[in-house]
Amino acid sequence: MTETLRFDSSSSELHLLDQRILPHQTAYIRCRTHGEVADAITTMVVRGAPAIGVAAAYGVYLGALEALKNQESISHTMEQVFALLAASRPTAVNLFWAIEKMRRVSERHMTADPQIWRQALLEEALRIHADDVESNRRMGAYGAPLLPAGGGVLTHCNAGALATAGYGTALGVIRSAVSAGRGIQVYATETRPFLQGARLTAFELLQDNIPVTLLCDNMVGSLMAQGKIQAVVVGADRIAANGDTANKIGTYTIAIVAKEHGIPVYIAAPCSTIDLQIASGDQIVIEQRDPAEVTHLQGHHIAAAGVQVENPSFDVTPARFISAIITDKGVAYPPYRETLAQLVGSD
Ligand SMILES: CSC[C@H]1O[C@H](OP(=O)(O)O)[C@H](O)[C@@H]1O
Repeated sequence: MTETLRFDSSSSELHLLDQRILPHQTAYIRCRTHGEVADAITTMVVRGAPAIGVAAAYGVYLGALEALKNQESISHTMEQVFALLAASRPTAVNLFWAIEKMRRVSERHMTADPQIWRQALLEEALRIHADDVESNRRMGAYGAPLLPAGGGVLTHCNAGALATAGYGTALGVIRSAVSAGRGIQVYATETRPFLQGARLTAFELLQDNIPVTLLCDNMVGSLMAQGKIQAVVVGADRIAANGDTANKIGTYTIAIVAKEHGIPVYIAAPCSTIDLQIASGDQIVIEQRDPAEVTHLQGHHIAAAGVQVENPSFDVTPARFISAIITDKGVAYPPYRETLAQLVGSD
């Protein structure tokens, strides 16, 4: 699988796979400043909760290099770096989790030699990067047994290697199930308006020789009614303490229809996506994106000129529609308020 991102320590550049032009073009955007990383997150060059977190960690490091060059106080500059990266997208908690981890390292080493401070930040960013891939493999192993052998499994958006530092969350569970010989048939929704499913999930799975069937978002109910889907597994951007989960727009609809058909809905997300600071999903900020994503398709104006547009990028699925939450530390079942806190607090 093509690398989502890579950091060149010699040139101090973050290379981001430009996900806006996949699958027909493969190109990397080079980021040399924290501002360029923030722009790449906002414009979805890099996207997916864990991938955004890893990119932001490197963005903090690039900001530290800028702080060492300019004359202003390092701590003042770093506060601006943290703030700009935190403002890049509001919903995925991994962004804020990664920035906070980098902030703690910065403050712990700020009084040391500036080169020791810089090196500590680089090592933390590299650790966040490496840990994400290991976390996804553990999640895959926990989740694979939940997927129905020989059954149809629906996924929405892209929660794959392209949404993480590698292997994926929901697609990591699917990859592990396929590797375990469970013979699942994958169904992927196209996921309007950014088309993460049609462009990214289909691309990823076909690259791994995993058969996948693409469907329009409005076909989910029909396929469930036909008995083609036996499980749903999706990623997450922020999970509240009670298990309410923010994920790509359309997840809530899928979960309601799945409930109607008695189909289990699984969330696959690392513990870094669980936000115990919020009690329930109604506290999750939902990103509203540019209406042009809805009215245009790859630059072509497809909607009637002047039409009003709603473009929320996420919705919240209440915990009552979620059968289990697969994490890198184990699987949580209801009551989530207790089981999520136990997992997050465990080693
Ligand atoms: C593995 S988290 C992926 C998660 O992020 C996606 O959103 P976006 O493509 O806008 O960053 C989507 O919600 C996925 O489930």
